[in-house]
Amino acid sequence: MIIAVGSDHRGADVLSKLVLELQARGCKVLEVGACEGKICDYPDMAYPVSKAVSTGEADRGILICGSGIGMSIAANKVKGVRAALVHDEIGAEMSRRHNDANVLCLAADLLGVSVIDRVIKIWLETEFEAGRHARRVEKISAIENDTFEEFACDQTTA
Ligand SMILES: O=C(CO)[C@H](O)[C@H](O)[C@H](O)COP(=O)(O)O
Repeated sequence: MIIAVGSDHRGADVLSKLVLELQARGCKVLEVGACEGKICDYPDMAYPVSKAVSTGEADRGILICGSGIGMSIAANKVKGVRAALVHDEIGAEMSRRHNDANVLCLAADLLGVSVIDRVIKIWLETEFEAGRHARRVEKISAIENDTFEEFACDQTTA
């Protein structure tokens, strides 16, 4: 799996450990958004990571800032990106199973290293369940493409 990663200054320490862990798991890591120890603005990192996922250059993206909020807001502006701000194992699992999240946003200021490790493991290993969830993800794409009316009156089934 190819994973694009990036962080702002608040996530830099977590990111450097994460890169090693991802490589140890056999992932190819694209460090397209690294701030190299300097103060930086999270959109500068969110954009190239999200773009790499959007274009297919990367399979998934992982973004880290202080709260994860700025990264998730910025990443979700990029077409095709479903960025999830995740704080725990359940969020990691559900964001994959139900939402097919392709970018994971993490809060370096709020999460300990062991939680981050578990979240990343679950997020990388959990498959999208599809079925009824695929219909909902398609509706998200319709919102993105401004074609949502086509879906507005459909029959919603389980
Ligand atoms: O995006 C954020 C908040 O929504 C992140 O937490 C940033 O890392 C944070 O805003 C950076 O703030 P700083 O005071 O400039 O370090």
